[in-house]
Amino acid sequence: MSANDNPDQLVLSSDNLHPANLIPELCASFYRLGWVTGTGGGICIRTGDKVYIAPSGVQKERIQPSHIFVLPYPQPSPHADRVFLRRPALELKESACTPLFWNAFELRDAGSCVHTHSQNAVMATLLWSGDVFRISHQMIKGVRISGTGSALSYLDTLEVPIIENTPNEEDLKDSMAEAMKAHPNAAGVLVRRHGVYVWGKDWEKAKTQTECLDYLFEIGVKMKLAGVPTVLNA
Ligand SMILES: CSC[C@@H](O)[C@@H](O)C(=O)COP(=O)(O)O
Ligand SMILES: [Zn+2]
Repeated sequence: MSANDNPDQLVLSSDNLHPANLIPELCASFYRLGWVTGTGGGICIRTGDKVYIAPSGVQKERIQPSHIFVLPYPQPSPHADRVFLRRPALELKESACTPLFWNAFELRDAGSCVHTHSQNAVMATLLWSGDVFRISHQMIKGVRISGTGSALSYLDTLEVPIIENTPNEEDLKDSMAEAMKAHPNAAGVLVRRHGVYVWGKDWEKAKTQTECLDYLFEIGVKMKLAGVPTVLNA
């Protein structure tokens, strides 16, 4: 039976690397890192013309492949109601982060986007009171220019824009897009008192970039608290 006859086929696969299997596995591992506790955070994956998205407001470490939404990319109309190729049978709603994940697809041609509530990211937004987090002379080689380009060097200064939080996730879409346009080299966007969005060409790169940035937020916060400058002149 094809996915046209039965949309559930879009999330049923014995392949561990199928997005509908990967999203639950990755969310469970992010939960153990403290990135997606309390139902927050998540990851979405785009493979060409299909986007796989987790449900909203659920324990992210307990998602099943059958809970995954599948959407066409691009959407037929940005102004009309969201179109789905497959919805879960349960009464679930797609992640509130969907419009923000879409920013990563449209503005960076990303294949995946991670959202965390990591306390390292949140602390960075508290200690950097302006609109950019900066750090240099650290192991920033894992981070890619614009998130999808070539790798940064030890001698580069990493800059991650910070936007202000809003009560509703969806309302971050425009300010996130503005920050991405104003900082074309940025590999992610921090959200003050909330967390971070990080994207990559595919789920592996989005995951490893998030790991690199989280490491840099953590060490940057420790340096700042210890009174050590986080940016050195070249
Ligand atoms: C703990 S609520 C946080 C949400 O509003 C949002 O910021 C979030 O990270 C996850 O949204 P969700 O719709 O559950 O995927
Ligand atoms: Zn969030």
